[in-house]
Amino acid sequence: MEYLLCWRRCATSLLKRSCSQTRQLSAALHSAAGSAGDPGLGGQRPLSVRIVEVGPRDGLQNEPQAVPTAVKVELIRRLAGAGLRTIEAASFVSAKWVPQMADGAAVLAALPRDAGVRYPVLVPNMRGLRGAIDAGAEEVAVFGAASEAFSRRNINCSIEESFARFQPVVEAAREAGLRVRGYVSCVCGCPYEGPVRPSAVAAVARRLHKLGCYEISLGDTIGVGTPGVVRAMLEAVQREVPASALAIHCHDTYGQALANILTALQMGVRVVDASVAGLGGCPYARGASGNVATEDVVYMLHGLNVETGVELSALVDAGQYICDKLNRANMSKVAQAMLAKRQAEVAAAEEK
Ligand SMILES: CC(C)(COP(=O)([O-])OP(=O)([O-])OC[C@H]1O[C@@H](n2cnc3c(N)ncnc32)[C@H](O)[C@@H]1OP(=O)([O-])[O-])[C@@H](O)C(=O)NCCC(=O)NCCSC(=O)C[C@@](C)(O)CC(=O)[O-]
Repeated sequence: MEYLLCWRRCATSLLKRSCSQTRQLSAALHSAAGSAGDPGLGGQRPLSVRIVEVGPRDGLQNEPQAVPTAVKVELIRRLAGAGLRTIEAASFVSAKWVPQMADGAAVLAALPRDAGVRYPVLVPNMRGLRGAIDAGAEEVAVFGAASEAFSRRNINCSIEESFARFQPVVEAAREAGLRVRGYVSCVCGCPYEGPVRPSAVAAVARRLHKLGCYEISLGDTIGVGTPGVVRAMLEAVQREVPASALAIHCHDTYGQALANILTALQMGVRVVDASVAGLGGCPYARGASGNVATEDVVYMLHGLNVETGVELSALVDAGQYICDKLNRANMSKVAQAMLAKRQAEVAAAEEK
């Protein structure tokens, strides 16, 4: 009995402490938003974060088995149904390099064009852009890297050459009325070169932004970053590109993704890339695990009173749908917990 009372006192005190820590973090985020020059966000209006769902592209590009077009389309439909408003749907890259993305045009053609849902696609060159435009894309993304070796392995050219390719792509896309996003890979480390200097990341981000990319997504491609590394990287990048034009794209290889995302949020970043069920990995970054799971990001943000527009339970269903289709484990801790809770509730109801 004494033991039970003591345990209850400890649990209550821990709970109080964790609630107060959540309030402090939430207040710090909201006041950081206010001091970033948007007083409305710091006051009564709740803070909101836009999630860019990359599961259908970054998540599926590395799957060893072929994923039927119909399954990709159904996944995207379910993600949109869960409230996601930016869903990266495909890549227009060489099918020899990334066979999983060979059906990009068919995926785009089959997607419902709901008002307010954007389906960006990756394009590495003019050929990719032409394919994307023909397939009806309204938004494309070019993808560069802060590391020379990764640039060569991923898109078969140096960083300098990649900009010679991107320039006409960005110009033509914008002339055709498309929005263009830019990615920088290896912002915390490279699988071939090791640590990457923040100044190298800042230089590539600045060039993409100057070229006309409305948003620069900073990719910790192999998930090696820690909050201190992310902070130093963002400090360097924000000297060149405003926080309002940045997104953070974390892989969770070392389990640091949520901490890194929180660091980025505290530094004013308001766009987070994530992949449902933690699908993914990059074919040119051996050992990189999946992206941070969207369910885990949404759960953290809602816990901080940050709006996402996403309905968590429907998102968990979408994640489990694709895991069942791929016969693979769901990597989201939040999905695992919610699914286990649902099962326990069903079992309890059946026992009654
Ligand atoms: C960039 C290239 C095309 C250069 O590849 P290349 O071999 O230098 O290009 P090429 O112009 O010599 O063409 C080679 C072949 O590909 C064809 N080709 C050429 N372009 C296209 C195209 N757009 N669509 C379809 N086919 C294309 C072209 O027609 C030719 O076909 P062949 O004559 O041999 O039959 C190649 O290296 C490639 O496709 N790489 C794929 C890169 C990729 O998709 N990586 C994964 C995405 S990046 C990522 O995941 C990181 C990110 C974004 O998530 C952020 C992060 O986590 O860091």
